[in-house]
Amino acid sequence: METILVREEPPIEWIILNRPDKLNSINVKMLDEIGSVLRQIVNNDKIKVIIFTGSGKAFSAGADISQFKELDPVKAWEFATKGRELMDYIERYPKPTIAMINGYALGGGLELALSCDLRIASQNVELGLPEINLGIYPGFGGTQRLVRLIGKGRALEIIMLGDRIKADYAERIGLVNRVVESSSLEKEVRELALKLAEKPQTAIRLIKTVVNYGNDGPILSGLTLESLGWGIAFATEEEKKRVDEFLSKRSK
Ligand SMILES: CCCCC/C=C/C(=O)SCCNC(=O)CCNC(=O)[C@H](O)C(C)(C)COP(=O)(O)OP(=O)(O)OC[C@H]1O[C@@H](n2cnc3c(N)ncnc32)[C@H](O)[C@@H]1OP(=O)(O)O
Repeated sequence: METILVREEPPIEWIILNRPDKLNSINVKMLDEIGSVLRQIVNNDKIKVIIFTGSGKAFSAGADISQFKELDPVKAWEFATKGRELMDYIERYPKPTIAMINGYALGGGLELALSCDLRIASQNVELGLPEINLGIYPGFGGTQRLVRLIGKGRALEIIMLGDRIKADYAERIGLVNRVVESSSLEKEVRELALKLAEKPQTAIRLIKTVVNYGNDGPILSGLTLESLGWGIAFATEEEKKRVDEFLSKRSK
């Protein structure tokens, strides 16, 4: 791999964006390499949680602006689509994903974090969607995911002004799940990942499916999907085992 480091530490797979001299800006090669690793491990039952982070002082400063000069409108559309489709894949990935935000998460870098299930940031980070300052706007799904995550008013403020925001404000508006001290970021994220890895994996997968596919249409469709998934959970050994354990403790 040229642009990422992969650390297999079952049940965790670390995907580390690794262009630190360019603040881990995202080029086509990086999109390909991330997609390829995710496809390789999708059926590996030993890997239960994916953590994305960055080398050096950034999570990622966004799409690689140096590639923009080569883009005509069709190529720009293709680049945006390629990135956006990877983010869609990450959002719907059957294993839980965490963005461990260790520094700047800007533009396409923040959009990668938005496609993850959980975002944990260190105190010193700055987040934002500064594309407006280049005369463009987020193209890896940010216009849609940010609105759904924090609401239209705050999302429009972030997208239209392009300002960088600090970790405490990001936590207050729900853009990140939690802010932790920089020195304990990795430890806390690892603990969170291990906790997720101990949960029944089919139920986790059902939750992701119901939440991701159920929230974009009419509420009755989402509710129906919830009921269907709820039924499927009863086909799993984990459900039987955990319910039996609970009931046998109570009956003693
Ligand atoms: C085509 C589909 C696109 C889909 C949608 C996505 C769009 C985007 O993401 S557009 C990019 C949005 N991001 C930005 O506008 C941030 C740009 N970077 C910065 O503003 C600053 O680098 C900084 C505030 C994040 C950090 O400043 P500083 O600490 O002063 O570090 P440097 O500016 O010196 O950066 C070090 C090194 O990294 C290169 N670099 C930084 N960001 C990018 C980037 N997004 N693309 C390419 N290269 C980047 C920077 O040029 C420096 O490299 P050298 O000049 O070779 O030292």
